Order: sequence, then C-alpha cells, then structure tokens
Amino acid sequence: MKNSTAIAIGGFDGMHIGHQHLFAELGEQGSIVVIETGYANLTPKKEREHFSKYPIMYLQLDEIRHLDAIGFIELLQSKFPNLEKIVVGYDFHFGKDRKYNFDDLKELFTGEVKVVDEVSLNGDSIHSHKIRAKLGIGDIKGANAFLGHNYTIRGVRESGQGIGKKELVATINLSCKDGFLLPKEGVYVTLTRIDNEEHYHPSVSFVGHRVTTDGSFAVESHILEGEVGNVEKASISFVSFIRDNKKFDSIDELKKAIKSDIAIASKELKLLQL
Ligand SMILES: Cc1cc2nc3c(=O)[nH]c(=O)nc-3n(C[C@H](O)[C@H](O)[C@H](O)COP(=O)(O)O)c2cc1C
Ligand SMILES: Nc1ncnc2c1ncn2[C@@H]1O[C@H](COP(=O)(O)OP(=O)(O)OP(=O)(O)O)[C@@H](O)[C@H]1O
Repeated sequence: MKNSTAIAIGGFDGMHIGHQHLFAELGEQGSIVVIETGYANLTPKKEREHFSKYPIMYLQLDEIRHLDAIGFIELLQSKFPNLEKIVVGYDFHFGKDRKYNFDDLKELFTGEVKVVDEVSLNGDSIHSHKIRAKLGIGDIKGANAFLGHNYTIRGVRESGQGIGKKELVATINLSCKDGFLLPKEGVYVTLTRIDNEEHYHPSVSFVGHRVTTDGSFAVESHILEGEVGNVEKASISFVSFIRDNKKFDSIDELKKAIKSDIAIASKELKLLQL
C-alpha cells in the first residue's frame, strides 16, 4: 500500500456504483482511503474489502477533520510517499467544517487530481444515504441497483426458539451484531451462504419481531433445498421483498403464509438461474 501512486478518497459505505467509478481511475498501483465516520452500516468494519481488489487504508474522521487543505495533502503524502494521483467525486469535501473541495486539492497538490462526475441511475444520483433509505422501506431491488450487487449482511448462528423445525420450517437464526443495517421488517427472497462455502443457497428469509410467537427479534433464513448441517456463520444476500411482517392468529396460518413465501422465492430464484 505504501508504494501506491494513486488513491481514491471517501467514506465508501456500500461500495456502490458511484464509488466503483472512482476505483476505475486507480490503475495498477492504487489504494482506497476510507474516511471512517463511525456511521458505516452497509459495509461496516472491514466489509468494504469484499467489493474491490484494491487495498484499503482507514483514516478516522477525528484524525483529519481539523486539518486545512495543505495539512490534509501533507498527511496523504506522508502515508503514500509515491503519490501521483488523487481521485475524488464531484461532491467530495474535507477538513474543518468540510470547507475544502476538489478545487483546493487541484490548487495545492502537485500531482493529478481526477474528479469523477456525478454517477446517476435513471436520473437519480447514487449515494449511500439513498441506499439506506431504500432498505428502510424494503426496496431491495432499488438498493441493489444502486449498489451494483446484492445487499448482503453477515452474522453468527444463534439458537432460535426451536419451534421452526418442529412446527414450521427449519431456519438458521443469525445474530447480526456487526453493525449492518437491516432492511425493513418482513420476508425476503434471498441467497444464503453458509460458513465459507463458495456458493449461495436459494433461500427465503425473515427479518423482524416474531409477533406471532414469542415477539422477539430475529433474522432467520430457510434454505429451500432442505436442512443444512452444522452452521457457525452465514451471509444473507437480499434479492427482493416478498411481504411485510404480520401477526397471524395461529401457527397454522403462519405456516400457510411461509409455504406461500417459499413458493414465491423458489419461482423467482429459478427464473434468475435461467
Ligand atoms: C419465510 C418466513 C416467514 C415468516 N414470517 C413471519 C411473520 O409474518 N410473522 C411472524 O411472527 N413470524 C414470521 N416468521 C418467523 C417465525 O415466527 C419463526 O420462524 C418461528 O417463530 C420459529 O422460530 P424459531 O426458528 O426461533 O424456532 C417467518 C419465518 C420464515 C422462515
Ligand atoms: N454518485 C456519485 N458520483 C460520483 N462520485 C460519487 C458519487 N457518490 C459518491 N461519490 C464520491 O465517492 C467518494 C465517497 O463518497 P461518500 O462516501 O460520501 O459516498 P456517498 O454515497 O455520497 O455517501 P453519503 O450518501 O453518505 O453522503 C467521494 O469522493 C464522493 O465524491
């Protein structure tokens, strides 16, 4: 990373299509500089590393927020002594009160400053906060279109109530404590990856309070192909929204609804595989 000649700078939560346009400018010896605000919840912690081939350096916002433009450039040059190119987006701001932008970089940096134009989809500018808003209303297809990949969360297995397997369908219950934003409560067509397997299993997943049974919060995934053995952790990749969370009058009615959810997910995932 020290030898990098080009860097892209930003928060990069989500590593969405707009961010990918910046990375496309990095060339062979590039690195990504993530400014950590503490608010990243689409790709919390080190999750961004799954979405780019470039190495990532993390700078805490507190390390840089007080700097003026010269101080900021000097900091970057101290981290990257061979720096020749800085890539930022059209709306990048930095330093005290976010008062500096790419013009200041262009004026003060002796190398090249590449400013990437606004990246939009169907006339709508792509931004992490808009992806969060889409997930909040269950608009998975919209979020995925902005991301350029399926929104994916990870978690470790925790035990459920034990009702699922006996009376409904077997599910993998996940505890997602790594700070992932969860989409709106409801039922989703998903793909689930178990432990470090290479492939994803067609699945249907529930996110929400189990209002029909014990009322507690759960993220659970039913693998359509059938039960899987010992699972320690899993990733759930969201494909589309099926329906809202609902309180049913009986377990039987919940069971009927789950059967219909499974039919919808099977159909949609089969179509995807064609
Ligand atoms: C596809 C699917 C849909 C679900 N939909 C609902 C729902 O609408 N309302 C609800 O209260 N629970 C729903 N659940 C969660 C069940 O209540 C939960 O699986 C059941 O309580 C068993 O929990 P356990 O796995 O902890 O034993 C759903 C679960 C699945 C797999
Ligand atoms: N749609 C876009 N088009 C071009 N550049 C973008 C776009 N979105 C972000 N960038 C650039 O990517 C870098 C990272 O930006 P940032 O982390 O603020 O992303 P964001 O999607 O705008 O996030 P938020 O919605 O939280 O503001 C910045 O240099 C920014 O200018």
